[in-house]
Amino acid sequence: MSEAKRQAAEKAIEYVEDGMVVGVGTGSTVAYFIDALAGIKHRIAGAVSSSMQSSEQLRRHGIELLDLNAAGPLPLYVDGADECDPHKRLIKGGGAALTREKIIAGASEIFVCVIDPAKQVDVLGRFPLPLEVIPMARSLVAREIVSRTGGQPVWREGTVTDNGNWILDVHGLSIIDPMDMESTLNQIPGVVSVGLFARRPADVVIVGGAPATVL
Ligand SMILES: O=C[C@H](O)[C@H](O)[C@H](O)COP(=O)(O)O
Repeated sequence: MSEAKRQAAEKAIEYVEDGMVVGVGTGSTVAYFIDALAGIKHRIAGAVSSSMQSSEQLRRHGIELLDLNAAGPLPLYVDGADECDPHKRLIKGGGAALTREKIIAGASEIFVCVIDPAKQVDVLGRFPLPLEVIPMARSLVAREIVSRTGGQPVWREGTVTDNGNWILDVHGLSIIDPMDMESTLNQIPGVVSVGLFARRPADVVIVGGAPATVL
């Protein structure tokens, strides 16, 4: 699958225009995008990063890192996903970067999502849905998830997000109404963010292959 990830990521370079500040996601697919971005770094104004991991890679390539507050609205955000449905709604957060990813996606005009074909599903939920939670609220949030959704939360023990919080992965969901599920989970006290991108889906999905498919 890494070849498909690379193909999708390299295709996304076509969306980068001169002088842009580019929003950059997190994960193994985006890592290929960052490598490709390095080849045209003289053409862009810089990047806004969604994680320490991506920031480190961007820095290594000498790509200027900008603060989102200073950069303002972004023309383009490129990120991967763990699942993608036919409406370009996504599950994200397998790498625990969902909160900053959601912020940058929300601040961006065009969200280009780069995936390999295995990420395509008809109904979201086979991949356990990640939630970032405030540590003291972990048990409360877990109980509420069970009673409000019937899903089974599992604490990703040992993982601390870039924001100092914890991750619960919710298993056993078949997400028939992603917008409703996103709202339901967002309303639980102690939830920082939900790795369901239904209210802010991708605008463009690039599926790796030879050639890559643009949806
Ligand atoms: O928190 C991580 C992100 O949401 C990633 O974009 C997602 O997990 C996909 O990662 P990968 O490209 O490594 O499959």
